[in-house]
Formats: sequence, C-alpha cells, structure tokens
Amino acid sequence: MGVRSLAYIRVESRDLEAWRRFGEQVVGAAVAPGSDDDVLLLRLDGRPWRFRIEKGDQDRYLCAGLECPSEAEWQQAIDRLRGAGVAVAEGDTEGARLRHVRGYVTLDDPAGNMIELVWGNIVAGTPFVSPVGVPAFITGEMGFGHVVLPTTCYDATRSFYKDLLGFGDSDEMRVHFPGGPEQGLGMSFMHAAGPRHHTVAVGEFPAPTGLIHTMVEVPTIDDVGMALDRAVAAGVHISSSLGRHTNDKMISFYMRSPTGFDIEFGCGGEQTDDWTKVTPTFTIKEDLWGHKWDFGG
Ligand SMILES: Cc1ccc(O)c(O)c1CC[C@@H]1C(=O)CC[C@]2(C)C(=O)CC[C@@H]12
Ligand SMILES: [Fe+2]
Repeated sequence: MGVRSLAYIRVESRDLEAWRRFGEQVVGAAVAPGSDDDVLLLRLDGRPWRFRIEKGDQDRYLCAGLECPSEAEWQQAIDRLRGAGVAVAEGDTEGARLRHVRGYVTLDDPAGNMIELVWGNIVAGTPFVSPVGVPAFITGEMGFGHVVLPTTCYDATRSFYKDLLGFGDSDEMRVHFPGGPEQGLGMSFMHAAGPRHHTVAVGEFPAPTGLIHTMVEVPTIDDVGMALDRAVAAGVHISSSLGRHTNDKMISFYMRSPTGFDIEFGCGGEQTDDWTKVTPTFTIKEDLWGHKWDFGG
C-alpha cells in the first residue's frame, strides 16, 4: 500500500497571465480563491485547487503531489523511503496550509524528479464551476489524472515507485523513434491504489521543462472535442491529434501548456477496482488509432 492518487501539480512560470488564459479558456479550469500576482491556483473539482502555478524566473515543472489515503499509510511510506536511504524533507505548517493538505514531505525520485507525498483530503466547500462549461473533470479518489516523468535511470526509477511508494505495473512499452536506439526507449505505466490505469508513468525521454505531460479527464468525447476546438481557436500548439491509447483505452489529444510540457485531455480511460485481478501488459502498438505527434512548433 502507499499512494492512492495524483493530488496536484506545482509549476514555476514566468507568465501567470498566459496560464490564467490557458487554464480558464482552453482547459476550462476555474481560477481559485488565494490566487494573486505571484500564484495562480486552478480548480478542477471540489478540491481547493489541482494546479498551483508559481511566478518565477523559469518555466518548469516543480513537482507532483502524490496522495496517501491515510496518515498511517503516509507515515509508513515515509519510513520505507528513509529505510531505503532516500532523503525526505519534512513539510511545515505554512507549507501544508498553502498546499491544502494535512501533511506533506518533499523528495526526489532517482531520476531527480521532485515529488511531494501528502495526506488529507481538503474540501473547498463551494461547487466547481467551469468558466467555459466543462461539465466536470473525472477526479475524486482517482486523483485528477496522471503525470509522465522523464528518467535517465529507467530501472531504478520504476523500482522506486513500485517498491517504496506502492505502485504496481499496468503496462510497459518500448517506443521506437527514427534514428533512436534499436531497442527503443522504455516507458512504464504504473497504477496507484486507486482505479486509474496509470497515475505515474516514466519514460526514457528528455523533457526540457521537467515533465513530459500531465493528463486531465472529462466525461464524454464531446467534452474532449470542445476542448480541442477551444485550443485551436486560442492558437495553442496541438502536440498530438485525437487518438485512442491501446493500454488504457483513453481517447485524447495533447496540447502545449504555456510552460512547454503537454496537457493530455481525454475521456473514457479504463478503471480497475481490484488490481489483483489484472495482469500487467506489454504493448507493441501504442495506439488503437490516431495520436499523430507533432513535436515541432
Ligand atoms: C502510449 C500512451 C498510453 C497512455 C498514455 O496516457 C499516454 O500518454 C501515452 C503516450 C505516451 C508518450 C508520450 O507521452 C510522449 C510521446 C510518446 C513517447 C510517443 O511518441 C509515443 C508514446 C508517447
Ligand atoms: Fe498520458
């Protein structure tokens, strides 16, 4: 046991105004109370916020907040990490307050990706209302979506999430690029305790901003299509066309956020109630259809 879901991500940005426009008008998130000239909080559901964009000198991913279902499981995970020699920095009261959690610690995975381990479901107490009419984001105990993190030490990074944070294998693949290594680049999709197919994936790809992509999910294909229309109308770079993944069956497209990493916007991701009944897969064709990538632009 360990992590159940992805609670939030934190991002550093030089341009909060671009993020506000993108967040509200394209993603359909709501700017949350507590936002000011230095911090932009974006809500997707009943939580106070899911994206925390912090004004800074760089455009980069800061960290993902990975949530444990209870304080006891959170403490056990911390003990496991420390037992394995991982440096875990204690959070403080002020930090917990601004993260809207009961407790948190900060650490790096073996690839140097910063993560925060948190517990405590804080409820905003006011309904989420999308400024552009997105009916809802699929979140709850599944978390808001997934992150795909870069790694240059694939095996060690996978073991870290599995052995120390309690993730399980959902799927693996080797992605072949023209001119790339013959054996392809490894990609590992791992589930937390919640029903989402993957909450963290790691890939042997470079990510200049620190994050390959993060995914948000909406109820229907029309909600995905309308988001694609908003992205195109706003002149946002479409990194991948609409398609359906083989592994989690999600229909999605990818668009470039103001920070440079992609946001995957999808629907219909497969869920599992009992992971003991599922055998991990190895996928040799990434998509059932679509997902034509445009890495340029
Ligand atoms: C293949 C796949 C299954 C489920 C997902 O949620 C998902 O994001 C993906 C695509 C992962 C991956 C990526 O993020 C960056 C560009 C990649 C490496 C490709 O060029 C193919 C697979 C893509
Ligand atoms: Fe994804």
